Amino acid sequence: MLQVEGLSKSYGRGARRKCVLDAIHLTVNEGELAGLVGESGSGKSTLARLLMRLEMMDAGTITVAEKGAFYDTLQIVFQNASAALNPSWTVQASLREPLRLMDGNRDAYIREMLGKVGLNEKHLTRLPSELSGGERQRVNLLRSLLMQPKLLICDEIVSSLDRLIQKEIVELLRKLNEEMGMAMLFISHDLKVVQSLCDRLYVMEGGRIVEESVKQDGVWNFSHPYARRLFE
Ligand SMILES: Nc1ncnc2c1ncn2[C@@H]1O[C@H](COP(=O)(O)OP(=O)(O)OP(=O)(O)O)[C@@H](O)[C@H]1O
Repeated sequence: MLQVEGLSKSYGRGARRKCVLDAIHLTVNEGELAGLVGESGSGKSTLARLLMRLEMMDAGTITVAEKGAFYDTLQIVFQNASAALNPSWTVQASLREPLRLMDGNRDAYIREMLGKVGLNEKHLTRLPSELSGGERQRVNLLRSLLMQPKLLICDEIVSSLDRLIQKEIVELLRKLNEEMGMAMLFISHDLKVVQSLCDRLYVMEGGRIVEESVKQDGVWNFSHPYARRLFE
């Protein structure tokens, strides 16, 4: 589904040049729940931005197996749902916007999809300020789901939510993965969440992937000392 090879990125010039991503290799298979963990500053969000073509890479290749329009295949959800939603638009307006090129009845499709993220029609007329943090993140998530992507990149999407709401959103992602067969790259510094949700896990340290592990019979095995320390 997604194959990343030798991806590198630096910022700055001359003596101020800083390598943020160093020869990243990463695969997400069709329908797979893959996780990417690493401490703050390790390069996770930069990688997400490069995957979404929001920035240019210096070297490497990103291959998306699916044919068709790029942004129909890949979608991203960012952590800050409040910033992602226009504060003066109702939920309905925010949800209509990504569908502006869609033929057919957009509102009927929106109503049909609302239930998938645990929202209902009464949310449609509200402004973002009239929603809870969890509801805002559900709207944000639904905006990306409307395109029915094959791969959803989730960048720290539960980090600012309290534990209970986090759990609800993670369960929702699991359900969406089962129902829609959508693969995910779930980026987080929350090791517990990633370990419980994902089947494949990448660990980043200082711009490099230092560990790749696949859950076997519910158990993770880590060989790199940094990954072992993280998951101890
Ligand atoms: N546009 C930029 N210009 C210069 N440096 C940048 C830029 N964007 C990111 N960086 C640097 O790249 C490094 C990686 O940042 P990035 O946001 O990708 O890390 P992260 O792992 O997502 O961190 P966090 O978990 O805190 O969001 C950091 O040292 C950051 O300061």
